[in-house]
Amino acid sequence: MAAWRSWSGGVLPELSHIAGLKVYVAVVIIVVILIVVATVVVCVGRRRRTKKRVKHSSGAIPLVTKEIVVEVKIGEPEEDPKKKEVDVEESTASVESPNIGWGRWYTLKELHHATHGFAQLNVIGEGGYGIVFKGLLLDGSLVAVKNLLNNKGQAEKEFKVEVEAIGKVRHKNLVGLVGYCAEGAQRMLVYEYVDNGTLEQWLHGDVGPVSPLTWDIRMKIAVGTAKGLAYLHEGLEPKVVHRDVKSSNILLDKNWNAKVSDFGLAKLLGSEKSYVTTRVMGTFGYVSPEYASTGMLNEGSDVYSFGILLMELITGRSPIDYSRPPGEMNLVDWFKGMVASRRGDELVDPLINIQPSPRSLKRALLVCLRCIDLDVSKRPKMSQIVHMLEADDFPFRSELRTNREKDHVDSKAAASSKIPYPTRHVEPLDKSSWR
Ligand SMILES: Nc1ncnc2c1ncn2[C@@H]1O[C@H](COP(=O)(O)OP(=O)(O)OP(=O)(O)O)[C@@H](O)[C@H]1O
Repeated sequence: MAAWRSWSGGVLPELSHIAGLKVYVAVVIIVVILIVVATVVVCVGRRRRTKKRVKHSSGAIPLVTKEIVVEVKIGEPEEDPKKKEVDVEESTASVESPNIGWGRWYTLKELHHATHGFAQLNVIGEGGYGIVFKGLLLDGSLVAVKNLLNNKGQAEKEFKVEVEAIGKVRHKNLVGLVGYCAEGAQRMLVYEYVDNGTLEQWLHGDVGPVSPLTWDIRMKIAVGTAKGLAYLHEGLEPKVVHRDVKSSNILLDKNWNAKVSDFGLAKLLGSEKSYVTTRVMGTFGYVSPEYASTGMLNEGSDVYSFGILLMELITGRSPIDYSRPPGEMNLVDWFKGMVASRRGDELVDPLINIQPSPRSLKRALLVCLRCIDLDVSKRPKMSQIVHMLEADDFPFRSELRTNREKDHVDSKAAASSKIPYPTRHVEPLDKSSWR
């Protein structure tokens, strides 16, 4: 104090008080305010950056904006931590964990801990069935916990269907269900965590002028997806029809391996060829015409949706895009028109830097056209699609066909596109190659 007085007293005597405060008190207050403001600015900046892009070792995962409102009725510690803990403890106490062969029945408490009380920060997405949280289990494994909106419509029913249908299914191109939780009104599915976003994000998010999804990566994703679906259709008894094949249901790992997710819409099919359902549950733009109009469902509907997905991979366009000129809003119509007028090379996503070889492009275009054949019986099986996409000589071997064989050409789209149509019978894959 004395030192201060002696320093300021002579030179700045009038500044020894500011607004009635001693100068040093005022200085301390100003410094504190500046530190608080700087901290807030840094935090807000960080949150913004985090929201925009989720950092990942294979690059930043582009966001496809979706408004998510978290409405978790349990374990939001921010609101009333004590009350929530009691709720979880009570519900946990009343549960007996049954022995399920394929996975685990998780208690609400376990999942509560794994997701930090179902915190907003751990929300990784939201679909028609509920919000998905990222979670870390006690054994160190990362999981995606889908909290089903069981109080809305069909969700509880679907939950049982989904658990039964996919619990035992294991395939490298299918997202594995590792367990579930059913306590009181809560219904949750616990999936393996797939760490590189969805195909939708990589195709339609902001990736800059050049897409990280090269042509080869896109074909790898297509083949992986086809293998996953082939396993559902042809490797299981009873077979499973996915019913909602679309880019947001294709998850990707760091090596761009595709993993088909969301079997919430899947129904087990018995021996009957098709299954009539009272409501069409797929996604606009991907649903096959016969499923949309009659509700007739079989694996051919998935094949159609896969064809749309492959078009999406080739073009980088959404199945329906109202921001485009009228003739281009519907991807199928635009795509068919372009192929018919021999402008197939213009279909390739402009964000692809290195153009595909004509052979590879032709192969992909042809598979698309075959998948969306209006006659379901003419669509290839998923295992045949795997074969076609992987075969180096497809469709060129068919160019050597005899005229008699060429008479079998029965796809109007393929014929109008002048692309040689494959007449060779493609053997179903060896089941070992599914794995
Ligand atoms: N196993 C998982 N690993 C990592 N992220 C996941 C996983 N499952 C889902 N997600 C994320 O959660 C989001 C929502 O998934 P969800 O399957 O519930 O809905 P959707 O596929 O977007 O829509 P819909 O319910 O209409 O099919 C996904 O887009 C993805 O970002």
